[in-house]
Amino acid sequence: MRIDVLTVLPGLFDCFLKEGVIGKAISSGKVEVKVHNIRDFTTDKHRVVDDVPYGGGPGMVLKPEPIFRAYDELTKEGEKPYVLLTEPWGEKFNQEMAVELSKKPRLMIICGRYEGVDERVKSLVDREVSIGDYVLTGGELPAMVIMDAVLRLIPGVLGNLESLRADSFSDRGLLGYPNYTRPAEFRGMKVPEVLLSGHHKKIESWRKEQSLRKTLERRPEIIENLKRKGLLTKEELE
Ligand SMILES: N#Cc1c(-c2ccc3ccn(Cc4ccc(CN5CCCCC5)cc4)c3c2)n[nH]c1N
Repeated sequence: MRIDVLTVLPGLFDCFLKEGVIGKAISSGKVEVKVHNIRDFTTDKHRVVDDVPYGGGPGMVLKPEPIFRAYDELTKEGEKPYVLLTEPWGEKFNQEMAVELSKKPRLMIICGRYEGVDERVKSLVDREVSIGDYVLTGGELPAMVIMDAVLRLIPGVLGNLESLRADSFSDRGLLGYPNYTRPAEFRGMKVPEVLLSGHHKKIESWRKEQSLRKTLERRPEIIENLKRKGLLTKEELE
């Protein structure tokens, strides 16, 4: 997969693209992520990317020309990207969307800033996406959240963890099971016996039950959604 990111703050992505699982996936060539400074696609001396909103109102708006120039330049060759725009009021990002996006060969993520992008930029966009009902200062952190959730699903990115983690649990959006590591007792708090038993079938069913119970308690709508889609097995429903 290739992802092109358009932003006026490219430096925000430096650590994200160097560290951890994502950093390794990029350095090993499993995925390609290119961050482009929208300012590099301006034509005036002052490299202006924003302007005051028509009709008045607070703040500044990202101009359409530099973004369109970037899009035209970056799509001259190769497959056309599936274009996302991060927006406070976009379609809510979730695991289902992450799975769908992970199957695209090429993505482009346009990161808004200030009061957002000129409305005409949306003629380039396939999906406006929000990562939640809270207001951030720009679209760069949402872009990193989306890339993290999507890239971890690319085969080979999670490495040997993939086979272990490839259960359909987290990819169905179910909440995780409790994790423990040594010591077996810490300040009077003991690790559940089943996890010390070495009985893999029992451990697996305990973990499934814990995950379903936690999801039912905290996010019942996820269970309802999976039931409606027939994505819960008979024993999981019991
Ligand atoms: N994804 C995602 C996001 C974002 C997000 C994404 C992209 C941009 C680009 C700019 N901002 C900042 C901003 C914040 C509020 C408002 C609304 N105005 C406020 C003042 C009165 C008028 C209306 C506009 C612009 C962004 C925020 N926030 N939260 C998410 N889940």
